[in-house]
Amino acid sequence: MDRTAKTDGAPITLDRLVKTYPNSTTAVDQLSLDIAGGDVTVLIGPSGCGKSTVLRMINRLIEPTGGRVLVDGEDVTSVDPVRLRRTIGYVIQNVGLFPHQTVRANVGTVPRMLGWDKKTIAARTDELLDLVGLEPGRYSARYPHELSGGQRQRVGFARALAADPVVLLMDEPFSAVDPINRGRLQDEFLRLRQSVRKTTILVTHDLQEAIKLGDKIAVLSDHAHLEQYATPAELLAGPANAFVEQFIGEDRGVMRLSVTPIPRNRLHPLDGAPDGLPSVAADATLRVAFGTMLASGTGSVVVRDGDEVLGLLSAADVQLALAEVDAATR
Ligand SMILES: Nc1ncnc2c1ncn2[C@@H]1O[C@H](COP(=O)(O)OP(=O)(O)OP(=O)(O)O)[C@@H](O)[C@H]1O
Repeated sequence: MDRTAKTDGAPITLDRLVKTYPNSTTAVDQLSLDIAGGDVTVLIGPSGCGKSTVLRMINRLIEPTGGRVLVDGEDVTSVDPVRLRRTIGYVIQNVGLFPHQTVRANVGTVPRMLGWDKKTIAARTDELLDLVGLEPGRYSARYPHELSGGQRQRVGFARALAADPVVLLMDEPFSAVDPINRGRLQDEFLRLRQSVRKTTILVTHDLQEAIKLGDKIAVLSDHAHLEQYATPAELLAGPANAFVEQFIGEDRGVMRLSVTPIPRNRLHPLDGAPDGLPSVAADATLRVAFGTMLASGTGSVVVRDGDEVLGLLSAADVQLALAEVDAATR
């Protein structure tokens, strides 16, 4: 049975959530947020603003001191914490794999606790290792110290998905790996999302990562105060206030290219054959199109859909396309 191609995950509501630690630090002060089932929501904000505290209140590793967390309409405080954590996958920086257990045993942790039979667990483990790009025959008998950082992270991800959780919480999941592997893992995550659409909340420091992976981004300031909650394109096109504008920084214009598709309505017909001009796929972003123009020094690119030439896009069109998004979000 294919357990991965399940329907969307559960919606999550944070309702005036508060956490005051025993030392009187109020890490989270009345945060409300509605997260749609199946969405990836990124929590981003300065160090110490309360992101991890918010995440850990969802699976009750930390108990809220006020407000509510609803997962699929159910208040998590009414659910036995152990049962709750079996339905919520949790991926952290440096993974937290059990060092004395094999990859297979690590991935099968929650299914074993749930009492699945051995054959089903073995089949599920193989399926997940394949899914995260680790050949089971090669990796399942290894121990965590016999893997690279990126591979360990993949095992952690497979483990979090093993019992088909309704929600996935990820706390800086890619930050301990080098930039190249981080990019690969992010791509893998996006690829996996096509078959596994769990509601995911991801904490990161990295705005590029937030923009690449998030359906929605929640920008938080101190005490988990919500400054803006928007799609990456909306956030970059229209920061809600000076805090968000400053947080995003001067790269905003360039980053917008990554979230804006090639405007098909702006393509110009080609005079003759597209010889000597670089081409890009129609489903590429403006970043790819503009980068290709810069790299080739041609000032324009041919846009193709497979073998079919759709037209020519120039640098001026890129600017106009961004201006169009601006007008639409105003
Ligand atoms: N157990 C604790 N007891 C007291 N204060 C705590 C505790 N855990 C966290 N804090 C404080 O709560 C605030 C929020 O911490 P939290 O770890 O949630 O922030 P964060 O945004 O995830 O930070 P970072 O990005 O640096 O990981 C900080 O001021 C922190 O010092």
